[in-house]
This record gives sequence, structure tokens and C-alpha cells, in this order.
Amino acid sequence: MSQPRWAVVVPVKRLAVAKSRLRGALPGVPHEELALALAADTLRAVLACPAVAEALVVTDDDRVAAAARAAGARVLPDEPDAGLNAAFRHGAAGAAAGWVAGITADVPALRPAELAGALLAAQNGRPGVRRFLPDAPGGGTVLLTAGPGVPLDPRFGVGSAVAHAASGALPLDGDWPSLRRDVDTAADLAAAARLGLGPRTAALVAAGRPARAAG
Ligand SMILES: Nc1nc2c(ncn2[C@@H]2O[C@H](COP(=O)(O)OP(=O)(O)OP(=O)(O)O)[C@@H](O)[C@H]2O)c(=O)[nH]1
Ligand SMILES: C=C(OP(=O)(O)O)C(=O)O
Repeated sequence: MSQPRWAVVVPVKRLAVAKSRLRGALPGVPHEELALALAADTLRAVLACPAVAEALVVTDDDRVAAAARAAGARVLPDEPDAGLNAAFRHGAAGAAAGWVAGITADVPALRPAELAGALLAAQNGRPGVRRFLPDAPGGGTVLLTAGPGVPLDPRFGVGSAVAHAASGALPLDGDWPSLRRDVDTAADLAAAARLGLGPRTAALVAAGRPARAAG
């Protein structure tokens, strides 16, 4: 029997207000370009993952929507425009019945094989139990999964790893550094670069690198 395939919900905030902690991280690179590149590289890896049947991008940003459609994702409006968890719920409601995952759109080093590994681990766990993967620092969440008929019930935000555990979700355990490496700050971007960035973010990092002093 073939493995079940996943619908993955990828919410992306309007670029002008997204990733505010990263503002100025790459001198000379417009902030919106960086925010777009992080989301585009995350989505590219999601769509390249063999376990993924469809990606649903939840956004009200025209540039994000155009890039997502061009990459092969389905785009849903950011309804009810009530923050990240509402966007995850809206995306999950639009997914075909089956396995659903939510991922933050700020993991630009993501390798499709690592996402596949995490999704497979989620499938092989206790049926009916949601699973989550903490981010690299440990307090946040990068991935939340739910099996068929189980609401995603997202609890993203500050301290979301504890919130997901308190809501009955179980942590996933595996060696998936590129999936856990979310990028909120300039230091996170440097850490993601050490793992190997997706092409759009890598190009911006190369363009934004301060010129070396001669001699
Ligand atoms: N559609 C949608 N996506 C959101 C919303 N809030 C956050 N996101 C996305 O969720 C992911 C993780 O959110 P954060 O890391 O908190 O991102 P952020 O709010 O853009 O960043 P900061 O301004 O630095 O807090 C990012 O990919 C955001 O684009 C929202 O209200 N709607
Ligand atoms: C919204 C979250 O992301 P971040 O830590 O990237 O703000 C979260 O971890 O739940």
C-alpha cells in the first residue's frame, strides 16, 4: 500500500509587516525581498517533498500569492485575518480530508527529505494524536501535524512548544536540523546559512554581504 500523502498549510503574513525582527539583517536588501525569499524557499522544499500532495498557502499578499501559484501551491485568502492560528485553521479547513500539517514559512534551509522524515514519523505514531516539532531554540514550533479526522488545533505563538504539549500534542523526535531552523533574527539567518539556504535566500545573502575592506 502506498504511504498516505499530506496537505501542508503554509501561512504567510503580508510582506510589509512580516518578519519584523529580521528588518535590516541584510544591508542593502529590501526587507520585503528577504521576507518573500524565506517563504519561497520554504514552499519550494515543501512542494519538493515526496510525502506532500498539496501545499495551501494562506496569504493576503499579492506577491506571495503569485509566487506560490507559480510554484504549484493553492492559495487561500488570509481569512478571517485574525492572526497565525486562524490562518492555519483556515488552511486546514480548505485541505482535502486526510493527513494535514502546518509549517511556518520561515525555514529557508529546509531539505525535503527531512520534512518527509518528520511526516513519516508523525504517521507512525499513535493514531488520533497530534504531533509537533519544536524549533531549534526549543520554545517555538515549526511543524504541527494531525491525522485524518483530527482537528489541527494550532497553538502557535510565543511559547508554542509548551502550548502544543499542553493541548495534548506529542513532540516529534528526530534529527531534522534544517526543519527546526526557523529564521526570526539575523543570528538565525546566519545559522540557517551554515546549514545551506534555499536558492532565493542564498542569493539575497550573497547580495547583502558587506563588502570586505580592501587589503
Ligand atoms: N497568513 C498569516 N501568516 C502569518 C501571520 N502571522 C504570522 N504568519 C506567518 O507565520 C510564520 C511564523 O510567524 P513569525 O515568526 O511570528 O513571523 P512574523 O510575525 O512575520 O515575524 P515577527 O514580526 O518578527 O514576529 C511566518 O512565516 C509568518 O509569515 C498571520 O497573521 N497570517
Ligand atoms: C509563531 C512561532 O514562531 P516564531 O517563534 O518564529 O515567532 C512559534 O514558534 O509558534
